[in-house]
Amino acid sequence: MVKLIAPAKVNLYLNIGGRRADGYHEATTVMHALALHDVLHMDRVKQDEGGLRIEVSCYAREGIEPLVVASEDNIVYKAVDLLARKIAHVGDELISVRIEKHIPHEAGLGGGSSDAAASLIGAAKLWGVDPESPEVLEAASELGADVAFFLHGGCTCLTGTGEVFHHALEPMRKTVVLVKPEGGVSTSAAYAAFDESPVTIDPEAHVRALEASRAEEVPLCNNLTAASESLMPELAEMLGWIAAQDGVENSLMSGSGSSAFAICATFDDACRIVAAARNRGWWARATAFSSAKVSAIPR
Ligand SMILES: C[C@](O)(CO)[C@H](O)COP(=O)(O)OP(=O)(O)OC[C@H]1O[C@@H](n2ccc(N)nc2=O)[C@H](O)[C@@H]1O
Ligand SMILES: Nc1ncnc2c1ncn2[C@@H]1O[C@H](COP(=O)(O)OP(=O)(O)OP(=O)(O)O)[C@@H](O)[C@H]1O
Repeated sequence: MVKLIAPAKVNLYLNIGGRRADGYHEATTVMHALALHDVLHMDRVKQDEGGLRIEVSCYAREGIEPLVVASEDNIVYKAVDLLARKIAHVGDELISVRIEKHIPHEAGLGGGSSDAAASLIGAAKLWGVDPESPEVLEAASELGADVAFFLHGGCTCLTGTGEVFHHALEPMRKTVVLVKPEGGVSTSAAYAAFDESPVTIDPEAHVRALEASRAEEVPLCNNLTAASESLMPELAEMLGWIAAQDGVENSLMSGSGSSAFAICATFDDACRIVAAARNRGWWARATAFSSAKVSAIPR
């Protein structure tokens, strides 16, 4: 049995560029891990026959919307299956994964991507594979643009489509409030809306983001914001509201939304803002930036 933590992320900086021939977009991003995480329990049970079987179950915790997705459609199923094929793993066995979700989905917080990265580390451990082997890194990149970040964690700048490690930054020690309206934004729909009306980021801010060595130095920018707002008008209202709260030093939409994060002066400010956001019917919680990455919890 392996137990793992799968942290959430926010994008401090997200600069989407042109659309490539494969449909993906060039992206430069600085992601920061949070002290909010899903928990995965992975078990390996020997069977008499049938080859490799994978079963994934998901349980919503702390009042987040339940994730309704069949076992084989869960990105964790795809991750374990992909790694097995890459390392040519054979054997009659059941890999069962129980995910306790604390990270809301379609929130731009990378919950599914982090679960996928954690399950790669968990499966590698169960099968005696080096978690830093090329097969694990390749599988992460193939599963989705955000998955590779969670193998690095902390605060990391990435390029390519958002999966190529550029450099690590010194993490921030700050309190963060997350706010999310009911409902999410589909990442692919946000990118499609972006193509209809692309937005560019000031080149001077781009240089500052690429050269930053500490998370605090990164300019908060996200050029997917207008695209996501066009899909969910309530987002614009929520982003305006959070920016205007006393004690908020800076705020931004995370990834493709629908959540926003606010960096707060104090934990008291954060708790007051969480209570006010919940009064408006939004999901909200106080957390902190973290230096975590996906990792097994020692037993
Ligand atoms: C918005 C971000 O979360 C910012 O970190 C990421 O760019 C999205 O990462 P992700 O959720 O891991 O996305 P994926 O699962 O790889 O892709 C979902 C869909 O988003 C679009 N997509 C994603 C990443 C990227 N650089 N260009 C894209 O066009 C594609 O339509 C793709 O089919
Ligand atoms: N383990 C999982 N956790 C969350 N979503 C999953 C999972 N497996 C499959 N999915 C599917 O992926 C979709 C988006 O997942 P996720 O929560 O990672 O999106 P996101 O918050 O927009 O993250 P990102 O910032 O990476 O775009 C969900 O709507 C769901 O259908």
